[in-house]
Amino acid sequence: MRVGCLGPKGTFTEEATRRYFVEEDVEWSLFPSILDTLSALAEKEVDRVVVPIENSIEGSVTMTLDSLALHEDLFVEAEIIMPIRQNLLAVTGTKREEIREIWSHPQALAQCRHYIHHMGAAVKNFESTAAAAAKVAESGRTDIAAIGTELAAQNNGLVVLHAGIQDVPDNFTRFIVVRRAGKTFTSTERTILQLQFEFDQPGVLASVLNVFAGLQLNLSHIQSRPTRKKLGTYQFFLEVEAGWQDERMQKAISIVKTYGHQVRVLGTMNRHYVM
Ligand SMILES: O=C(O)C(=O)C[C@]1(C(=O)O)C=C[C@@H](O)C=C1
Repeated sequence: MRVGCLGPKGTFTEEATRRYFVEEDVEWSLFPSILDTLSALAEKEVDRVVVPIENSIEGSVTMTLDSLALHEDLFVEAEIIMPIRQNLLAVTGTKREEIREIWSHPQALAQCRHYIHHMGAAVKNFESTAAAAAKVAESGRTDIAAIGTELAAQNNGLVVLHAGIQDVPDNFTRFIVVRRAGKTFTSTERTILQLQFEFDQPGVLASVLNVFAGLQLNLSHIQSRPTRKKLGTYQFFLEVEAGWQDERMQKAISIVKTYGHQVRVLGTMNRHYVM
């Protein structure tokens, strides 16, 4: 199987992906951004991709939600939860008190926001933590540092100046495994839905949420995102604790559709913990 994820070597996503796909016959591809990763799947360059969707400190990875919504041909088939330990990485000889700028992926920077604030350092965004680590190594500078994995330090000849720098010790990221749509799906634990309202009136969101509540369907996540069509208009991403084939889920979807709203099933997934 051809599996793709965010690169270069040493990203958190790569760690999660390698711990999940343990079969011997995997052909790996690393892509420079989350958008490139999902596009490569849509273009049939790979058969599965893994992308981050939510972090326990910083919340939703909105880039993933927005691009899933745009790719109508993709389907989520599993989720992976992995603990995230952020590390301060630098060129040998760097002193912490001399660091003026920290480079990393925006999610990683946000997970260490207070730590960075205390250091009084500026930040610079990169497409991945590993890309930032590679750039710090390439620069040879001792007034900058990257935030990323221990593996990225090893791969780039950097040292770990400080380990476990995330603002909350228990830090987890949820990743999703995505494939192209059109096969049979057997996951039974939860379903991810995209919901768009066709009209705006008081209580419209409450009426939809009541459908799930009435059928004893628990929601584990809800996220609003702009429709991108008009300021102040939103679509919703819902995660519901039942598989797509569950009778209650089928019923909920059809009731919401009869209300006149658009519901798209983005995937149905079981949860896997990798440590
Ligand atoms: O940049 C990386 O190393 C990634 O794998 C991306 C990412 C993310 O976007 O959430 C993955 C896990 C961590 O939460 C930090 C960054």
